[in-house]
Amino acid sequence: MAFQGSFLAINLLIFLANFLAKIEFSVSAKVLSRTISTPFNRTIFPSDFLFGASTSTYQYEGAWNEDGKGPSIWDTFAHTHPEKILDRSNGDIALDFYHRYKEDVKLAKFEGLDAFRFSIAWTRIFPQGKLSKGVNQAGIDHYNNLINEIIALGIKPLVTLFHWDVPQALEDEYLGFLSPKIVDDYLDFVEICFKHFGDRVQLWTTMNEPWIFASMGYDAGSLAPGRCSAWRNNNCSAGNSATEPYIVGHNMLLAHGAAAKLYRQKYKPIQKGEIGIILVSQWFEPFSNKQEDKRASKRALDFMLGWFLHPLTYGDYPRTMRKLLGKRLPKFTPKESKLVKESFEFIGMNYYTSNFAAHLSTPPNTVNISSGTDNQVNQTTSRNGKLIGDPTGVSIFYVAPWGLYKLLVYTKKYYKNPTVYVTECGMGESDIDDVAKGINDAQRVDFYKRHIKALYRSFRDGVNVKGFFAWSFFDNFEWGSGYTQRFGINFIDYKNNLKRYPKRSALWMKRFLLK
Ligand SMILES: N=C(Cc1ccccc1)N[C@@H]1O[C@H](CO[C@@H]2OC[C@@H](O)[C@H](O)[C@H]2O)[C@@H](O)[C@H](O)[C@H]1O
Repeated sequence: MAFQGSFLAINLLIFLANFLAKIEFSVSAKVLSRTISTPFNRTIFPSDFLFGASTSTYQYEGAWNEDGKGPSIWDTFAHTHPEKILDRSNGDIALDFYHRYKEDVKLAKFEGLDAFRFSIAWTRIFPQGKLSKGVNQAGIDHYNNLINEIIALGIKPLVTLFHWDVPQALEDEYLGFLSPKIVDDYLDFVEICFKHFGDRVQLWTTMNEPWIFASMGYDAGSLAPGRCSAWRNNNCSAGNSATEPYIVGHNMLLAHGAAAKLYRQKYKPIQKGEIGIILVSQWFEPFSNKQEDKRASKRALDFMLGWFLHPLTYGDYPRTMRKLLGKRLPKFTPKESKLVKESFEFIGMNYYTSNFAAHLSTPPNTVNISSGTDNQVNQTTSRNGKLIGDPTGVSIFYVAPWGLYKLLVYTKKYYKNPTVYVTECGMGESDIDDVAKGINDAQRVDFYKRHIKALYRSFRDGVNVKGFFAWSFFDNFEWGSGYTQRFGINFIDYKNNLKRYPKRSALWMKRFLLK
């Protein structure tokens, strides 16, 4: 297969990487000596700390309509709105992970990963979205085979049950997560997964980044299902940017709570696994020492992290959201609050970048209202002419490892120090097609060194962090950016049969993991 074919190239790369790594590690050791007395490798963390890499169905699998799979809203969105994808591409083939997973999991083993995160396509299991419309055995077989390959190599699977690919049939029937009806269909789907895969899967996450799904899918309209208010002029057929994100977020929390309850009552006693949810947040640094900017920072964190973590921890939305949103923010019934509160054993935290947060002096929007401006915060990436961090190939992401530290310590302080896995952390480059250039990702090596050091500092300061997953294992379909952005620690040659090549960062990771 492609990976074996380039094995010679890999060996050359390893020699080069070893040579470079020796330099890098000695530099790191010197730099680290001020903070860590031991060499900078995995042994500074507990032996059961999980280092891994993350993937997701629509961005990796391809085979969009093979072996009985039904359409998801992302199949529909990418086919009907190519103008919303930078290179007008889609995930029909993606990285062909659906067919190449055996080779790919072997590469994960070669690179020393302890764990591998992937998601399950709802419409491979229920092509029409619901149990009553039929279960697709080929879908169950596929994920059994994938899990068996991962386990056989001594790697731990971390499974995400929903990574934005809602069945199109449920979008057609009742507008997907805009309806509370989805909770029952989602529950049937996750139960099939617990039943068929739970004997080998010990780390379950119910969904990925509800904040992004609700904000980008229903406020901005830039991601599936592409709903937004008409005034956004973003070619949305329907939607309300002021209300729908909060309805969707609420139903996602209810679906999560129901799934966690089912797992804990019916499957956990026998299967002994753990269940959590994956959230995303930036760190928001106060633009100044002014109280109003410090309040703006807290408000920004409430509207991005607290929107979900506050109900999950305390049973209701943050006070700031209640106060600013009024009737636009759904209410939890006492039963719903009980279902959602403490409905997790760990939190997956996705971190990419930080922003400055300043109080927004202009009066709140009263005409074109959207969830994106409800927090009344002026978010910037520079202050007095100085960038918040090194720029990357992705215009919205700047390198701010200190922000990961602050976000984790903040979560410890305000949300009862939950068990946390950093389930995504990474950086992207844009418009690189050349293999030699693409695999020599020196900035990504520096990115991971700095973020893992920040992670270690948070661990040393009492944060209950148990793992770190790179986003992403491969370059992949990056949603609205298509294949123009590369986040992988392994390179995909889109011009040559999707050939896989380890990047310098993967080989650095292999050395860091002492494999
Ligand atoms: N980055 C995010 C949040 C996001 C998503 C789209 C646009 C802006 C920001 N989420 C996680 O980050 C990963 C990187 O996301 C990229 O971030 C930069 C964007 O320009 C790009 O479109 C997006 O795919 C996604 O691939 C994962 O599926 C997702 O869990």
